[in-house]
Amino acid sequence: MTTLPRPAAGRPPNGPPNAALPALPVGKTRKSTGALPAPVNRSLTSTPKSGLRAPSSTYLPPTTPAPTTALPQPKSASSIQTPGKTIRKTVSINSFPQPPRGDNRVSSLPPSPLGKPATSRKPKASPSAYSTSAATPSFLNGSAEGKSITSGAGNRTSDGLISVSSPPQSRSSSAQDSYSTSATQYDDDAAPKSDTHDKRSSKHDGKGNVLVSVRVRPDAGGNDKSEGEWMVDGRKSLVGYRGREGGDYYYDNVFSTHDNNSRVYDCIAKRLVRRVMEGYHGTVFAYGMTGTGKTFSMQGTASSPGVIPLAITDIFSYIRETPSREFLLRVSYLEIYNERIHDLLSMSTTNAGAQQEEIKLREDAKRGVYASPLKEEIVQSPTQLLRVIARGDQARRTASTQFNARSSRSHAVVQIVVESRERVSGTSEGPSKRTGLLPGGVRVSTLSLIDLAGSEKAAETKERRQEGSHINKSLLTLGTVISKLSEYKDKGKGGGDSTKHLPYRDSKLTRLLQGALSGNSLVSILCTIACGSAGSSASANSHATETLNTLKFAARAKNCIISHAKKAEEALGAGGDGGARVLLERYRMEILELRGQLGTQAKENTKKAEAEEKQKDEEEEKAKEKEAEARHEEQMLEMQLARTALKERIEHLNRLILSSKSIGVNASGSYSSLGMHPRFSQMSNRTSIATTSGGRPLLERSSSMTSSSTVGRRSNSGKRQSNSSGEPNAVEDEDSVGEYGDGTATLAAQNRALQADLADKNRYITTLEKRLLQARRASHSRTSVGFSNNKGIMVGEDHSVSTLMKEKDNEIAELRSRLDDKDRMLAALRSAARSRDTAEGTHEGLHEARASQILDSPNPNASTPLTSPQSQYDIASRTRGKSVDEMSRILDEMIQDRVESGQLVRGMRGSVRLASTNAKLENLPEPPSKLPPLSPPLGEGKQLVMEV
Ligand SMILES: Nc1ncnc2c1ncn2[C@@H]1O[C@H](COP(=O)(O)OP(=O)(O)OP(=O)(O)O)[C@@H](O)[C@H]1O
Repeated sequence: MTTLPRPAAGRPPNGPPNAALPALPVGKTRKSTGALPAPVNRSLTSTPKSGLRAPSSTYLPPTTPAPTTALPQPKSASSIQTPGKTIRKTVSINSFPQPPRGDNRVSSLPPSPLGKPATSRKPKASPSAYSTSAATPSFLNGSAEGKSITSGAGNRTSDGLISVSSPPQSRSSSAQDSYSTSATQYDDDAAPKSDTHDKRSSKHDGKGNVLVSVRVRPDAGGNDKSEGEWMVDGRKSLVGYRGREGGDYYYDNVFSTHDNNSRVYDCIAKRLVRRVMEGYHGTVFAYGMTGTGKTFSMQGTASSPGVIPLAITDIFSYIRETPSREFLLRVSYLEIYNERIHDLLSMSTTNAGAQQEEIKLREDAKRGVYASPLKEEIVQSPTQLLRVIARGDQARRTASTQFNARSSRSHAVVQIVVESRERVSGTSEGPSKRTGLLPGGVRVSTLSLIDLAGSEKAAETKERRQEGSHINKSLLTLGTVISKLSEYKDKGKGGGDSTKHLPYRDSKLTRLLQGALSGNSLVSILCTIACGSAGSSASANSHATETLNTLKFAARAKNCIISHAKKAEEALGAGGDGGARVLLERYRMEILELRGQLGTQAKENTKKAEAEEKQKDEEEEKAKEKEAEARHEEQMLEMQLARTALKERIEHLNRLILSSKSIGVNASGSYSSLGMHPRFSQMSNRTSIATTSGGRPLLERSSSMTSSSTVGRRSNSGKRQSNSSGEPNAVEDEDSVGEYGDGTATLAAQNRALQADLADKNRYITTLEKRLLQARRASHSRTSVGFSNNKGIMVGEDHSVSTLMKEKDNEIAELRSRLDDKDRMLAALRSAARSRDTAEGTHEGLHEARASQILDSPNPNASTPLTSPQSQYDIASRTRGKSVDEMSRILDEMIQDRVESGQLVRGMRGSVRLASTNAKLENLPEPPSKLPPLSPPLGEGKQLVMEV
């Protein structure tokens, strides 16, 4: 690996070994003539200052405005006449700065500024007179390592004398193939600048980073031989012209018609691309006459990709093979057409001439000269990048020229900006808390791939002529700049202020290339020529002149451009050297920021969701509470209403009762109205029970009522019997005997009975109210339980309340019905009384007076009889005869009514019993189990049988 190529005996020596390090970007006075050793096997009459062999001693460049000092010197005729001779030329293999060599050097280690060149690299042969471009190792030339590299086709010896060619396998995707040299590890600053052997090498340090190659296009007629006056020797990197002003021209690489695009790329751009990936700026441009193969070399074809697609492949291979760094690529594509800059990525292919915002060239201390505004697209894959460039190609202006059916009429510049930074593993330290930046900066470098428009002498149309004039003008300016660079260099003014006087601004092309031409970039120039002499002799002459001009341009470029390219400094963050351009950092910052935002948002969302859930729960709770409250209120209202209704009914009943009291008189005296009515009897019985449970000792009186009814009935018959016998029934109790002592209830007794009944009713109502209150409380407590348990209980609750309400309603309805009956009964009594009064005028007044006295008296028991018992009895006896009949008739009617209405059933022997009592009572709802029973057993009511 470290064996240096040894020149053969008598061969021009290689560059000094201590020239292995990159050259300092210092302009140096070169005196190529005296310092350069002459080739052993060749004698030259003169040595070109430019480092090229002079094609002819009489050569005068006819069109190039470059100073003569920069022009290639014509070679002696003798030398021209001996093209076949072996020319041992130290070419580019040692012509560029080489890395310091060490046995244990690992290519991935950073360059050591203290590294000493290997002694083995010291020259072993005398320098060649043709070594103008051979002594300094190049950044761009993989042979800088001194490797022995053989081309696939040529199998050249490893003498290091020839330009490096790539083996076919170099088209592999690897960017780190056998040509990837450790030269990439070196900065110019690290280059040792002195060596005992090497004044000459130091002379060449300045031009070390420029690679000039010439490619000869195959003849269109298929004649690949170097015919006529031209001689091309790729192996010797020589182009010779035997015609007028002829001479031999040596370059870093000369590609014959047999060399394909792949080989051209490997030799002129592969290493440059790699350097760009490592942080250097790099420029590759193709220069030449129209139709000579510039576009073919830069773009290539599908089967033979050119420099641009191959560079793209290598860029991504490098990224793939460098896991320690992360990269960001952006690409722009512009053309300079008629001295105007057009953005090829913003132009639509269908309307290429569409108006665009004017793109201007600006200058920036960090970025150098750049076009703005220019669209830059971030690309992530080779395919994407190729697609972007293909899109730009579509928009590029082409036209047919004399030599090219599809000639590019503009200079096209593809710029790929590479940003990279050291990757930080997940476990290592993260971004700085203060700045949010990762340790280490971002490196920004640019690869410019330029396909210049072809110079054209004669144009047929006005448009072509106008285009041609712009093209020629810009190319001329390019030539002028290069010539002046050479001039300054020769005068020792290279770099520094001298560049201010260079006419970069005379054309957009030179302005754009200013950075590269002034040495900030690694440069590789591919000059394309066509040696065939097609057409007339005049056109052949013109063609030859053009070709010679191209060769001279290449020679001057090789000689004059001083490259002092430095690895781009790593910009620290967006505010560092890269400024706003460092997208990688900006994106990282953005990612960090977005991540932060995402985190915050996620937290906020979680909080919000929680809050919402809480609020929802609260709302639900509130809604439930409200609902419960509403239900409760509703229930309360219902209860209130029920209570009010009950009260109203009670009042109504009371009113009814009182009015009946005020009117009702047991006129007949034979029958107890209460006892006669089955429901009333039933009620009485029930009331008795209820009052018993209520604690008030009314059983006796109630019993007396009942007994008065029943006994009264019995006694009625008894009375009737006794009446007939004229004696009162001895077994009658107080009530049934009455004041008259005839076994019928007196008005007072009836009144008492009614009052007692009223009291019973009141108690019953009180009980009902109590029950309601209890029910309400129970309902409330159950409601609470129901709410707390959410569901299920409410239904039962509602049901029980409504059942209770229904029950009460039924009872009230029944009471009302009984009262109605009572009313009717009273009405019957009243009617009977009236009849009696009519019959017995005198007794009537007495009776009525008594009745009213009784009724009007607050306490019927306390009423004072108007007459003595005997007289009352007499009155009663007198009236009884007539009224009994009347009463009987009325009662018969009533009974008949009931029978007809189905309420009563007439028995076999004229007895009457309640027909529907059972059913009716059965239909009544049972009172709540917890409440005291209000009704007697149903059987009691229906047992009442009245004999008529
Ligand atoms: N080395 C080559 N091998 C095969 N064909 C080539 C080669 N060089 C050029 N050609 C062919 O010659 C023609 C012209 O080439 P190209 O368009 O690349 O020339 P150019 O220098 O770009 O011209 P212009 O400056 O007018 O654009 C094309 O058809 C191309 O395919």
